[in-house]
Amino acid sequence: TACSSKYVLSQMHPMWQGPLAVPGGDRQSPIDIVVRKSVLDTELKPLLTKYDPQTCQQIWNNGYSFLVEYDDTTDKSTLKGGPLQDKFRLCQFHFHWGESNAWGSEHTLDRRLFPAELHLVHWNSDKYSLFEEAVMEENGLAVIGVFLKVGKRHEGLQKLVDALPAIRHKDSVVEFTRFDPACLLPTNTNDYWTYHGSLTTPPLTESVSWIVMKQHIEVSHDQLAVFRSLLFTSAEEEVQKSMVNNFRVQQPLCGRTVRSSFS
Ligand SMILES: CCCSc1c(F)c(F)c(S(=O)(=O)NC)c(F)c1F
Ligand SMILES: [Zn+2]
Repeated sequence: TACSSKYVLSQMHPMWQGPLAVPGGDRQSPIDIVVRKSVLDTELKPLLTKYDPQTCQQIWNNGYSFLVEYDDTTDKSTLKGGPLQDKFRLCQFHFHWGESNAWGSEHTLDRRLFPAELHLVHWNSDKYSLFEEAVMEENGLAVIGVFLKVGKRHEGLQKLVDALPAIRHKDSVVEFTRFDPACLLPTNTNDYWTYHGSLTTPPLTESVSWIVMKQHIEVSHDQLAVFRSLLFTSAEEEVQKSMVNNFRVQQPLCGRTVRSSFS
């Protein structure tokens, strides 16, 4: 199986220009979370987020998703608690979504797909001094995953949605300030699943403590449609490609245990 082979090949993906071998490859993400097989861990603590909206700097299209980037030169926006032993600094958040509301998330719950998934990416500032260092280390990153469902309009998201037309093309960037990412978290942040995995885009390094929230957030159909108006391609390219289906296929669990903070 893919777990036993020394290398696991990510699927051929237009954005990735061919297979990418990942040494080891037995802790890849995303995965299907089989709810009834997750194991309650009473040691798991509530998540402690402390986000300063003043550290929000810019929003840009990296040709794979759009990223909202934060100043991570100080410990002003941090994540602690949960399954984590150390303090982690917020460096950016981004989303993955589909061309239709029927799919788009990276993780699934009992094979259930959601139309999109938010990732808040943090790196271990107790142990490392830069994101680039932490991304290569086993305990380097912590990513909070939040499922999105289509329903009522998300008022806090609208400021971000309104900025997207300015970054339609790959490599476009605009200033984006005073955005509090806490507004994108579900009301219940005590209930989550956690497991050890990887980035879901290159370099696919197995450096992520994943924290997948049980409660989803709701966004409107129109808000999600603006995500789909983004382009993978830069302004110069003659053929423009819609930025949709920017999710990785699910990876083998390879014997890992998914722990839950709730029963
Ligand atoms: C060198 C990475 C630049 S930051 C980044 C990113 F842009 C991204 F898309 C993902 S992801 O794997 O797609 N989602 C968890 C990450 F984890 C990241 F850290
Ligand atoms: Zn992601």
